[in-house]
Amino acid sequence: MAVSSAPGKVYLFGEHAVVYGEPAVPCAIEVRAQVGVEQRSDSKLRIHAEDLSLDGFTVEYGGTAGSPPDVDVSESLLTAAMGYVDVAIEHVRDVTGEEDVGFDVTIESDIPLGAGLGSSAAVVVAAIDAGTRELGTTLEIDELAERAYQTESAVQSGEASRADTFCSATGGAVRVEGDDCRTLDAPDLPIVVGFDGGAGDTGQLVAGVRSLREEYSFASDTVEAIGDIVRKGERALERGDIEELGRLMNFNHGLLGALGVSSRSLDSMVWAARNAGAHGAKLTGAGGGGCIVALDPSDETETALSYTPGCRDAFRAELAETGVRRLE
Ligand SMILES: Nc1ncnc2c1ncn2[C@@H]1O[C@H](COP(=O)(O)OP(=O)(O)OP(=O)(O)O)[C@@H](O)[C@H]1O
Ligand SMILES: C[C@@](O)(CCO)CC(=O)[O-]
Ligand SMILES: [Mg+2]
Repeated sequence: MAVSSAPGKVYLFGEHAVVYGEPAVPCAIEVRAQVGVEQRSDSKLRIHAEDLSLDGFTVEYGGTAGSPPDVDVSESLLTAAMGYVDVAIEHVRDVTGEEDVGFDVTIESDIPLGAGLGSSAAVVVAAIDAGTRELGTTLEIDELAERAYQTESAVQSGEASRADTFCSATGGAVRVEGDDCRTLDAPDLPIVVGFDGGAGDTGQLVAGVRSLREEYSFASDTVEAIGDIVRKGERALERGDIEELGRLMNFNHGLLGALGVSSRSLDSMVWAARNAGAHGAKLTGAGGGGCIVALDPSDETETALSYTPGCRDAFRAELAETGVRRLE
């Protein structure tokens, strides 16, 4: 069996706009998805996801091959849930040329689903890496990131950027603009995450922004303005200027709100963080529900968030210096 893990991420700047060619700066954090892949003697695929919770219930998908999944959810929901893993395994078969090989796949993840912390990218990166290594091929990080991007893009109907997958594969803070992906030197940032317990549908939220852009020229201008914030943000990151980073994150959150991807609970967590003295706060990822990211070296934001109605969990997140980790 081969086992790999890959980290989730927060966006300092640029989600959504990155889908239209603007730059974005995501930053890998130490919450991980771990995937074990073992070759089978037949060509079946068995997926066991320990902590896959969908809309508030937990499913265990697995059991003996050929038997129905041991869960009480509709097949369409299961197909949607396992879509990323299925395409990732197709890439493993494609890279290795072993079209008929079957696998037992075990996923253990600490990353909440659909909450803006990049659970899909982490699962896909770890699955492709472990699957190819199980068959004796170790991919270069760039190829791993590219295959993981192709997977996200296929599952999200072409509506994906390289940001989440590149960041999860390489770790650290990165800058992604179209197919130009690079790592950045980042200072140790005092990242605090607030989680409302909910989720957003990445595909639907991206489609919503797309139709706003088509309808209103000022929505396109808003996307471009986010690009301007990212370019200023990169320079602030280089200088380690946390106050400026915070101001730009606040601005970025306002523009994401204008694009319709924030929510009442995300906004309350953002305001709780700001009122507690955070340098800045914004939603992270696709939005609609899920997580916010704030910068605060003190404990105030974490404490304030833990008393904020609508916030289920608040925690400090360390920057993940390493992306994919090869464990076995
Ligand atoms: N532990 C897991 N086991 C199996 N599949 C998972 C797991 N975690 C995530 N996934 C897959 O990723 C999907 C969620 O991806 P989605 O892009 O909607 O959200 P996200 O990646 O968590 O957030 P964002 O893209 O906004 O950062 C799930 O529906 C499931 O298909
Ligand atoms: C909303 C989005 O920009 C980030 C989701 O984590 C989509 C993408 O980049 O693929
Ligand atoms: Mg995702």
